Amino acid sequence: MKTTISVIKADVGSLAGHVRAHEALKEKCDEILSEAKDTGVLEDYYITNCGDDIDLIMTHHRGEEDEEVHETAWNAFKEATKLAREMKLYGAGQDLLSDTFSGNIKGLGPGCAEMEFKERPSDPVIIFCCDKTEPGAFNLPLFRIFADPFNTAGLVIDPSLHNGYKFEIFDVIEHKKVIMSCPEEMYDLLALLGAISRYVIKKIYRKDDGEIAASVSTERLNIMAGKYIGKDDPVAIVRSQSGFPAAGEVLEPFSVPHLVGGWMRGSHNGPLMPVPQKNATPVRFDGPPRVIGLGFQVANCKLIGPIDLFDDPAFDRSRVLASEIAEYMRRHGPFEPHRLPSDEMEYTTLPEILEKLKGRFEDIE
Ligand SMILES: O=C(COP(=O)(O)O)[C@@H](O)[C@H](O)[C@H](O)COP(=O)(O)O
Ligand SMILES: [Mg+2]
Ligand SMILES: [Mg+2]
Ligand SMILES: [Mg+2]
Repeated sequence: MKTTISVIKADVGSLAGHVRAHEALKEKCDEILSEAKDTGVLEDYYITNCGDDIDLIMTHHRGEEDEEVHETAWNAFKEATKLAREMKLYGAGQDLLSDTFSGNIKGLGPGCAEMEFKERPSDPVIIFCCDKTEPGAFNLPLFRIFADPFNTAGLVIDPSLHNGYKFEIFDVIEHKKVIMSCPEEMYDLLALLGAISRYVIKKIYRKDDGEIAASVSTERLNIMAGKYIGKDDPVAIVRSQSGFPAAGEVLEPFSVPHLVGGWMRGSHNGPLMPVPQKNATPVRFDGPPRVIGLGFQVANCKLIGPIDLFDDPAFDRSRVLASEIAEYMRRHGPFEPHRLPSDEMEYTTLPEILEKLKGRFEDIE
């Protein structure tokens, strides 16, 4: 029997402003997921948050896009929203774009990463959850994990990784997808992946046998909503060890806090800071963007763990560097490249301001 991991996330209210999901909301989600476990919809689950986003990490035998699993997540977020409204938490129900569930949570606001696989004798899985950024934030680290021999020693020296991986890329603007194979198509792949707001990694497969290696939530909230509601704050599932990159190779790219889109008002480039869960509280200028990494062993569809992987002094230097980059970027104030380029400001509140200025322009002689 195969095991499915579904990570479904949403921001349904927080304090103070967009900093952190209230514990009571996670407890409400726990009630709903616990019922689903009792009735056999779920085999196991773990609930966490990164900033104001609640992340439901669920295991089951029902495959991807299962209606009952998605409905369980939807009901958890709906019930948590009711509570957030009663508590007058900030942005209650923020990411829920619909009042009713219609068979699949995709397109309704929450983000969703899933994968189904036959468990190996031992299956370590790492779940990454972000706040104040977008799915393209995973492009650089996932490329480095699965295609860069300077990051992943196994690509060079382990025969079970040596043939490389296939990347499924989504064009989130044109709604198209393409599969590219590494290392032979690496330069073509990078030509796409560098455009982080448009081309995003959806899934990664081992080339030898097509085994699933990674899965990312690629939903773009503001494109779905047609206006700025909040940032996508994506999640990713990555399998590791024995034919996949080692846990240390999976974590290594996060040691360099690369620049991602998001931060204040979803409109600024800033460093992605790897933090322990207790520090997943984006406060400085609503950021800088954060990522947490939780390590599990998946055993007979149960989740053993997690270990809070960035709760490690070896990442202290990365956090100091992220703070230094944050300081440097902030000095640019409203100027690019701290502020996102104009085409990416379409789904923010800036167009309203520019509309007002339109009539002030005259032709240049
Ligand atoms: O991007 C942000 C929140 O994103 P999020 O909820 O985490 O998806 C914040 O920076 C807000 O845009 C900012 O705090 C302004 O919020 P509002 O006053 O418009 O709610
Ligand atoms: Mg929010
Ligand atoms: Mg958020
Ligand atoms: Mg958000």
